[in-house]
Amino acid sequence: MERKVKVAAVSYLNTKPLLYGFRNHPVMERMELSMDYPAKIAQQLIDGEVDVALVPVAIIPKLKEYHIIADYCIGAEAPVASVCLYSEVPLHDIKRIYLDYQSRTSVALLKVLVREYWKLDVEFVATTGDYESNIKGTDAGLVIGDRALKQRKISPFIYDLAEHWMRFTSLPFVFAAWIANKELPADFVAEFNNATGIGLQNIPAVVAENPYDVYDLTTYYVQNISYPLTPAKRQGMQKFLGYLMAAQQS
Ligand SMILES: C=C(O[C@@H]1C=C(C(=O)O)C=C[C@H]1O)C(=O)O
Repeated sequence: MERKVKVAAVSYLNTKPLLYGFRNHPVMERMELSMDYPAKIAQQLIDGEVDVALVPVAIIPKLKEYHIIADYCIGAEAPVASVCLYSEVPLHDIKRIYLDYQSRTSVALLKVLVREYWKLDVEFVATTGDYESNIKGTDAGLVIGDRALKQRKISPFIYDLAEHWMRFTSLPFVFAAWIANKELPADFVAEFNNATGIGLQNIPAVVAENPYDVYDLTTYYVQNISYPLTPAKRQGMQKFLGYLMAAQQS
């Protein structure tokens, strides 16, 4: 490929460790990097506006061709802290759930848990802009990313979707992975994989350059998010995609 590889990444704090190593890395000469919220970059990868993106895994079935190109992901094998159902009332009293327009995977995961695990009878409400102030009474809301870390201080009832997925399936979960919509040169993929792994060896430096007083980022990067794309995470991902496929057919 002569032209630069177009890469899109999630603009949340959880992605900082995966981007830290790109600065001054030789692979930057071969790529250009843009950032946006997950649902946006998902559409860019589907439309072919970018070649690689840290996309929500829930959109894999929408890609004509997909290649997971790195050994790291946005995953969890413990409560993830930033993908939660927030409510003023307990789970079984919730009547409506506002869905986060920035998300694809977590919206799909919420629907799997509501139907298959919690077995709730609720109405889902799509959103297009700020909606967190609608989380009141029996109206709950799914919130992801940095806004979800803020919402932890507001809502009395917090249901962590990674934690409940693990209770349900005994498997870890993958929210997003580095996925290409075409085959890329093997030497580019190797360099890219190297760059995205560097920050994980340098978490104290990543935390130091991202001052944040809403939530402890060391805890977030070390205990909540789990970055290595392990065989168990791939198994969790396949199980999740199986639920999405089954839902499409019913
Ligand atoms: C853990 C998170 O994972 C995110 C959740 C995504 C989704 O729901 O589609 C996509 C990308 C990830 O950044 C988070 O952002 O809080």
